[in-house]
Amino acid sequence: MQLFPLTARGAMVRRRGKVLVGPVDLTLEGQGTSIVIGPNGAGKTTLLKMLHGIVRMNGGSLGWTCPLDEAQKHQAFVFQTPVMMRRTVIENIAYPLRLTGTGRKEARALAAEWAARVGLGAILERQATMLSGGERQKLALARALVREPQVLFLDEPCAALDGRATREIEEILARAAASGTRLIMSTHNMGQARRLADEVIFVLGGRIHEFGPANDFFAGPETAQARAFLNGDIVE
Ligand SMILES: Nc1ncnc2c1ncn2[C@@H]1O[C@H](COP(=O)(O)OP(=O)(O)OP(=O)(O)O)[C@@H](O)[C@H]1O
Repeated sequence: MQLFPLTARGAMVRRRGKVLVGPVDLTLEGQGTSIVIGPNGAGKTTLLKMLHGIVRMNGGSLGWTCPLDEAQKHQAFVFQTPVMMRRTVIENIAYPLRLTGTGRKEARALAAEWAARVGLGAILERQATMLSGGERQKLALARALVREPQVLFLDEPCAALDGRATREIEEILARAAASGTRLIMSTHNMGQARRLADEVIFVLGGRIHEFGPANDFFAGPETAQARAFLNGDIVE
C-alpha cells in the first residue's frame, strides 16, 4: 500500500495558549529525503511529531491515502535520545516484531540481520543500556527499520555524536533511502542537510517558511530569513 502523499491542511499544535506549530499547509510526496531545518525552538521536533501523528492537533487536518491508524503501522520514528530497553541488542531490535506477532525465532533472525547491517553484528548479546551514543543510535535505526516502514521520521539523530558515528549513521540512512524508505528528518548540521536532502523544509516560528528542492534551496534561498540562517546569522 502506498501511504503518500501526506497532506496537512491548516494543521496546528497549540499548548498553553501558544502556537508551537502551524498553521501548516504541506503536501509530501512519496519519494526522496526531506530535511527539516530551522533555528532552535522553531518547532522542528513538534512538526515531525505532528506529521507522525503522536501529538494532539488543535486545528486543521492531516491525511494519508489510508486511515491514520493504518498509516501508523507503516511509519517509524527515531528520537534524538532513543530509549533502550534493559535487554540485549538483539532483543531490543526483535521487540517491535514480537509486538506485531512475529514468532521468536524469525524475529531474532531478522534482528540479527539488521544488527549486522547497522554494524552491531558483533555485539548482539550486549546489554543495550551499556552502548555508546553512536551504538544506541544505530540500534534505534535497526529497531525502526526492521519493521520495514514506508516512512521513517528522525529527530536530530546525530545531535550528540562524533564525526565517525555521524558518518556511519548517514551511510545507513543513505542505504535506507536508496532502497525506498521515505526519510523525513530534522538536523542542525547543514553539511548533513546538504548531503542527505532531496527536499528542504525550512521552519521558522512554527511555520513552514520555505519548502522545495534541496538544490534550489541551498543554491539560492528565496527569503531573507533562510539566507541569513544559511549564513549562520541569528534568525528569529
Ligand atoms: N509540550 C509543550 N508545551 C509547551 N511548550 C512546548 C511544548 N513542547 C515544545 N514547546 C515549545 O515549543 C517550541 C518549539 O519546540 P520544538 O522542540 O518543536 O522546536 P525545535 O525546532 O525542535 O527546537 P530545537 O532545535 O531546539 O530542538 C519551543 O519554544 C518549545 O519550548
